[in-house]
Amino acid sequence: MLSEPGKSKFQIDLRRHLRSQNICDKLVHLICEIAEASKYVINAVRTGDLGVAGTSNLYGEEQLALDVLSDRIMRKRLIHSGVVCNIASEEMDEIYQVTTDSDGLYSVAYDPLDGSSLVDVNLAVGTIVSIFKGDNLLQEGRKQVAAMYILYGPRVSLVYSVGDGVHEFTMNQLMEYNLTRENVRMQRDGNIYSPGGLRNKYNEGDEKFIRYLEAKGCKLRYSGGFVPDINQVLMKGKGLFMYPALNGSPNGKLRLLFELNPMAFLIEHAGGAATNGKTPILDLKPESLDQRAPIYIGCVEDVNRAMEYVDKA
Ligand SMILES: O=P(O)(O)OC[C@H]1O[C@](O)(COP(=O)(O)O)[C@@H](O)[C@@H]1O
Ligand SMILES: [Mg+2]
Ligand SMILES: [Mg+2]
Repeated sequence: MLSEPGKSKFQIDLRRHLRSQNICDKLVHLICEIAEASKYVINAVRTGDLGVAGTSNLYGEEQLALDVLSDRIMRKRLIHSGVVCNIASEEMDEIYQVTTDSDGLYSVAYDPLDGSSLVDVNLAVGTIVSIFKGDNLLQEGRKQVAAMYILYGPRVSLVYSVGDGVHEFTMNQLMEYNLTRENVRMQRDGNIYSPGGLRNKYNEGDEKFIRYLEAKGCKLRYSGGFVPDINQVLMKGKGLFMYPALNGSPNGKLRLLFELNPMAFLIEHAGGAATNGKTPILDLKPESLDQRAPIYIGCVEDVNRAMEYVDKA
């Protein structure tokens, strides 16, 4: 039977869904503005210059023209949103202060184009966003009021949580985001694994953990893009992503503010877990914008098992 027009869940757009979430209008507006910005980012990804920008970011990594352009798209949109006081980005050296009056406003940390080095080989990439109330960006991830990512793959999807479930939207031919999955939930145990970092730089505990996962029959699923790799774990509902401490890189590679906190928020709200091996990612108190941390994120039982192995190392 055909569903009544406007009643089908496939016709629920992002704004309408956000309005049903019992959050303030400014936060609805902010998330919709980020969704708008993503339309320009996907356009840049599809047709933009694939070359280098000739500059480097605060991690000393060479920036691509697409990193710089995506960052500018996001920043401009946030500045003009009227609801943001502070902005931090993986591609900016310091916090951009939009206004000193933070009353009723939000602060946003984002990775404008995660996995940008995969665009030239036409693999999926994404934008990751973390939102706090007020002006403080150096808070525990548990204090985020919202987190989201946009995945630029064969389809464009947007996944968000404001602390009440995790919801997926897919971009249609009119570039509108429509609800495709509501209240995404993860199982307790997984059957895929996504391990980042050079394995010959793994410590003994992580090496043993990988062997445990392989013996358990987990399939390797690693694209090198954090957004598609996490999206697979989340949407299949069964799996684990890890980027551990490496020999010579005790904090791994991924960034707490721009990558780990928002993903940990989403995965926890879908019933999964995320740890650095000892402490839940969302309980880490950031000390600097560029802080990194090892991560094990996904199904609760896999994450708990990782902690047993890592502790033994
Ligand atoms: O190349 P590696 O060491 O596997 O690292 C892959 C990780 O690095 C990243 O590309 C880092 O993100 P950026 O592209 O934003 O620098 C993640 O997307 C991914 O999970
Ligand atoms: Mg990144
Ligand atoms: Mg990036």
